[in-house]
Amino acid sequence: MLTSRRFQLPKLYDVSRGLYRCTLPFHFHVGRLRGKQASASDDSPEGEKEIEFRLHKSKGQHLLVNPRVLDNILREADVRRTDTVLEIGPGTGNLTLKLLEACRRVVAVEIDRRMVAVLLQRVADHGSQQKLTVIQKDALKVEFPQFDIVVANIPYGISSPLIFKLVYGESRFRSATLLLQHEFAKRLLANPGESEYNRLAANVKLVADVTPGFKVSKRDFLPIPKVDSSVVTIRPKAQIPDVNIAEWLAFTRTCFGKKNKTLGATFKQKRKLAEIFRTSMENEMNKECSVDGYRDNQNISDKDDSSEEDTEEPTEDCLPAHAVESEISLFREKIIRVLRSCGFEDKRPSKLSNGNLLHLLELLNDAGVYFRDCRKPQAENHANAML
Ligand SMILES: C[S@@+](CC[C@H](N)C(=O)[O-])C[C@H]1O[C@@H](n2cnc3c(N)ncnc32)[C@H](O)[C@@H]1O
Repeated sequence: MLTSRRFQLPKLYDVSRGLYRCTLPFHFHVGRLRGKQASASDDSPEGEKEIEFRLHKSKGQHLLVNPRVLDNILREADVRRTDTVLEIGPGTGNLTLKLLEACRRVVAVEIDRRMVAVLLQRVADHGSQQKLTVIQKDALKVEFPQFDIVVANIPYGISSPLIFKLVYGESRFRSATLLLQHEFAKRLLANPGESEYNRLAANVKLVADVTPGFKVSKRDFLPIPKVDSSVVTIRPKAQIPDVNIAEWLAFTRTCFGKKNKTLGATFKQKRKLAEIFRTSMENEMNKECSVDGYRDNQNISDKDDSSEEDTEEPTEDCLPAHAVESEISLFREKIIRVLRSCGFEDKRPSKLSNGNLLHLLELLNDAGVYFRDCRKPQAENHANAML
């Protein structure tokens, strides 16, 4: 049954060339797993079926099969007996079984029902089903229940939006220990001035501390992926800067659009300038029109993600139909004056700390320059921010 030459794997593991093979009770799961992607053979003991299904690269289905690495991840995550652990993408449960032994409860969010079936069976065999809640959904679309920490070998394709959802979401948690693609982890860990520093790092570090763990070889996974991985721990900050989050995210999107351009050059681009001019006018109008005034960053959890009606052109009484060229020209001069006043005109965003960027944003806002699209709900402003 075992195909891995490197590791002694429990009975259920049999991953070879992208196929997952295992034995499940006939009545319990096989029916659900049959079909296009699963097959069953009839020569297993009575009451059981050996099933086989293909692992999908598109869903990042590379299973971590080295028990030493699994143990090291648990150690790195500092799991406590009293913790509820959120695991994104439990797959067939290699990490889940270890987590169940170390904590009070595991909430596992898995998109693939075939994986869920195997996971449930393995956890039942392990005798710890009472401690497991499985949510069979897309982790990006589901509202997470309360949890203390995240420990997960996530599908790498959703790293960026998932981290964003965690650090800018509603849930309060102690830490997230994640296995990430090594190159992605390097970008997340980068500091201003380093070549990998980017908008993702700036945005995450505004609200969380990120610490490196250890590197994991691609040979520790089955099927073997093309890239190595790294463990990283993200800890939300107790105190975050007093800034409108939607505004900050839109601002960093502008600054890091071409991260190696100087800020002076970025703010001279005609299209960019026209866009900022428009949002600034709208924000100013909005401030005057709105009873509540400018929405503060307590609204970052706004869950409305409708898009169509919010992207309509603004009505005439909120925005002049045409921005006259000379007005935009004056607007550009205003921005350049602000950049000069703090000595940032020739600076590149990738070399500035978040403290510098926050200072610049404050000066620009004071001068009536705004970045977030006030026609869109906060959630939508956020959803685009890391992509
Ligand atoms: C890299 S595998 C990890 C499996 C397991 N944790 C392990 O270490 O062996 C990623 C898992 O995430 C699941 N997955 C992919 N996209 C997902 C999504 N959007 N939401 C939840 N789970 C997802 C895949 O089906 C797969 O089981």
